[in-house]
Amino acid sequence: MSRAPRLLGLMNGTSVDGIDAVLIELPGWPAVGEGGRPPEITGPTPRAKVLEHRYTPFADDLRYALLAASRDEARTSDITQLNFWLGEALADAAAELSGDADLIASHGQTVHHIPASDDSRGWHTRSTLQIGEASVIVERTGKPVVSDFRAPDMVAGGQGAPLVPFADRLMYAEAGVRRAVHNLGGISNLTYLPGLDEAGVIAFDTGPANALIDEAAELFGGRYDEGGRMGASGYVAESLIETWRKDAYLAAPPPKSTGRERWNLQRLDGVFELNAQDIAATVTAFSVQTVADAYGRFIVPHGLDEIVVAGGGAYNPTFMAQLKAALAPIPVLTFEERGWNSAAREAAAFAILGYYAHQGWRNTLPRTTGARHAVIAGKLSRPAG
Ligand SMILES: Nc1ncnc2c1ncn2[C@@H]1O[C@H](COP(=O)(O)OP(=O)(O)OP(=O)(O)O)[C@@H](O)[C@H]1O
Ligand SMILES: CC(=O)N[C@H]1[C@@H]2OC[C@@H](O2)[C@@H](O)[C@@H]1O[C@H](C)C(=O)O
Repeated sequence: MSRAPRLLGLMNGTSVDGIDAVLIELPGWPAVGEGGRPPEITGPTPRAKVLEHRYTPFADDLRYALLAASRDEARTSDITQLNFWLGEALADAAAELSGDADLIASHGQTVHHIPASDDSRGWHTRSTLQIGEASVIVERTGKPVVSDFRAPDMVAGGQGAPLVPFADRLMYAEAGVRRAVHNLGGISNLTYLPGLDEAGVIAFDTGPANALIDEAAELFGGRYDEGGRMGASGYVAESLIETWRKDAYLAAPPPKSTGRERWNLQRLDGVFELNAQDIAATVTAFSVQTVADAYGRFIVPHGLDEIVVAGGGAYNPTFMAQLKAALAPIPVLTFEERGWNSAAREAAAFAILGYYAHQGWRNTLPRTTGARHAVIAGKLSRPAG
């Protein structure tokens, strides 16, 4: 029997904090390079075996340089160098785990993402840029590397995101179970998996998860609301929540995506009339409400059996308790409670996308990105030897 694919996924996300490296195995799937056809998804979840997972925080100077690179005034000479510098950091992260891998997949750092044309500053071209030079990883590890996943979907008319739902379906969809896989990061996003049916998958950003709460925590000099304590103890200004719930984004039908530029305290009318504790409690309740409203509007009508939550928000007990109450009787449980690994989710997803690209199989869901058709997302860089 041919060897089960061993894949190394590298992910560095929008919070620009560090690199997740995860080595996975896909038991029973065609060997890397064997081609053939994508396997039928059957059997119990999770379908990938996480062999190893390591998180490496960025060194401070690299982190600041990456944050600066996404600003409009960033210099091309800086971005040029950063592409190689981050490539070295990715190669370091990969080198520790890649010995046994057939293939490496690297998302890279998004320095700019322009899914809609914007005339305001003379930009007319929809585009996206992820940096972290794959050649550096190839040179250092001697392995083939798939990178640059978002451009092909955008060129086909899509937003180039979200891409993870394609892998969510392969990993977490189950016949007869209508399940949502939910991520509570800075922004909240969901993948709805109605059994194994690919055509029924829905994925979008619901709005804020931790972004507003983190800002409220900063008013206290913290980074986030540890244990959801502030969120639990303040007064909730319901009348403000009712006003904020009228934001047009929340009612817009999917596919859609959003970011911190839309969900920040400055944009919430009346929020600074509250004291810091009450801001925390009110934005927590508001963020929960936007998630519950999104389910009520766009998912529950299709039928929903359970919601499985990943992302840092799963560690905020106030958020989770309010979410469970708002969505009852639909069960809301964490990845770990389901027996899955939440920390490795995104890096593993890109490992799977990279594997599909390398096999020559389509790996996007046009309904979730808004593209005209499915594409093969990811470009291959190969070692010489
Ligand atoms: N113990 C905790 N108590 C309360 N909140 C927590 C705790 N641990 C993590 N969080 C929240 O989770 C956030 C980090 O979550 P995560 O790492 O999923 O975000 P992210 O990387 O910014 O996500 P994304 O890129 O998906 O938007 C923190 O900023 C904080 O708000
Ligand atoms: C352009 C870009 O890097 N987008 C990220 C970002 O981080 C979260 C959200 O915005 C999501 O749309 C996407 O990443 C996830 C991993 C995705 O493509 O599914």
